[in-house]
Amino acid sequence: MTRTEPVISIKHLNHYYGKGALKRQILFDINFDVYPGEIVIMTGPSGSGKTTLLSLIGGLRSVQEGSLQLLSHELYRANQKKLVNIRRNIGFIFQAHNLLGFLTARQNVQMAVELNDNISQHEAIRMSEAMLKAVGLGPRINYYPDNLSGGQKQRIAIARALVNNPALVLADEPTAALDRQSGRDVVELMQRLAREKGTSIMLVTHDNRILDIADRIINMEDGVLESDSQNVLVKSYD
Ligand SMILES: Nc1ncnc2c1ncn2[C@@H]1O[C@H](COP(=O)(O)OP(=O)(O)OP(=O)(O)O)[C@@H](O)[C@H]1O
Repeated sequence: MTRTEPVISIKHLNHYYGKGALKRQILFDINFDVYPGEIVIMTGPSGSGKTTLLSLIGGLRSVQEGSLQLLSHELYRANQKKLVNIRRNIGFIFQAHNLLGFLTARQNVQMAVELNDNISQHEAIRMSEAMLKAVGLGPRINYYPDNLSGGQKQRIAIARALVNNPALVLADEPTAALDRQSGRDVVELMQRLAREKGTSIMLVTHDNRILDIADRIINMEDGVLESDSQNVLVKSYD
């Protein structure tokens, strides 16, 4: 793996919810880096702060204390305009896949492409169809989400997250609503596409069955990152 600049670099990050007497610290002195092409899985009990950390990394919440750099851009004290620009480099995949029911699979993906002003509609359609084929949904391009299985819907969400070739994909419980085989298929697909494109993936999960796709597993306990170990289940790759 090439050790170039980290995609994510976090130093002494703290986070709090509430104000005054109700102020409560949720994240405590978080430090870690994620490099291009790495797949990092974050585990930990419910309420330990995983989603909070993921939303900070995604520029969906303001950094209050410490440093969080995404692709060498500092998010601490970044204004909304800068956060919006940084978010363009990130693909988001969540448990509730947030597909629009009145759009077909292709239109749901195409919408993400058309956020780029400089891509024509014709090109957006071509890219969306190619991405849906890559996730195995070629025959379902014109289906509406309601007529697809949970695993197929999640694959549309993956296509939508990856279609703009983001440097980073953030996934929060992407397999939670899926049966064992669909969950496995979905993460293996993410892994394959990440390998092909050098995308970094940071994935939060309670699903022990998918830990082997990670290069590194980090564990959050009460707002503290407990371990940051190489995944011994996985052989290293070039
Ligand atoms: N907007 C908020 N305002 C106040 N407290 C919050 C807010 N969001 C989360 N919390 C609290 O912060 C703590 C961490 O929540 P967070 O959602 O980050 O945990 P998590 O590890 O992702 O949990 P889960 O695995 O259940 O999704 C919890 O105690 C939660 O109740």
